[in-house]
Amino acid sequence: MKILMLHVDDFSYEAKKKAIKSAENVSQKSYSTSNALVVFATVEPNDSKVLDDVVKDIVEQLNRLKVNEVVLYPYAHLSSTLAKPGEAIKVLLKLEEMLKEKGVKVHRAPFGWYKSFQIKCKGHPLAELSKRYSP
Ligand SMILES: C[C@@H](O)[C@H](N)C(=O)N[C@H]1[C@@H](O)[C@H](n2cnc3c(N)ncnc32)O[C@@H]1CO
Repeated sequence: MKILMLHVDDFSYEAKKKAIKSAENVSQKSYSTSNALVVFATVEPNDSKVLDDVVKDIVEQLNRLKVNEVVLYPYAHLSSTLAKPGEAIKVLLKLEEMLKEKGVKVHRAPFGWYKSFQIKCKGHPLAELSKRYSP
């Protein structure tokens, strides 16, 4: 798995159009928030094995930033070895569940959609962090 964590003043997205057949059916097509950690996540094969490490790092970053909200944003652009959509959505749902079990407020952006988004990154020394995990 590859993730890019950005601490934002503001973040908003709008789901525009389904990008794949297996795109989620979503009732909420737009979302906006402030002072949150946006986690762009690219799922790679066998990533269910690395979720404990991913959760640990995200929770540690939240504690450093004194933030308790995560926007989990499926993003197929941080790796060239993508898990198939069917596997990827399962991993992201599990990641969401694990973070919620740790008391984190999680909003997961729709999977399989083209989305417009606006982002205002805070720009302090800890505001941008990328991690890679190998099973
Ligand atoms: C399209 C682009 O603008 C948008 N931002 C996008 O990336 N959409 C992705 C993810 O939502 C999801 N998706 C499919 N496979 C994966 C994967 N392995 N990991 C994460 N997401 C995936 O399916 C969409 C098309 O690849």
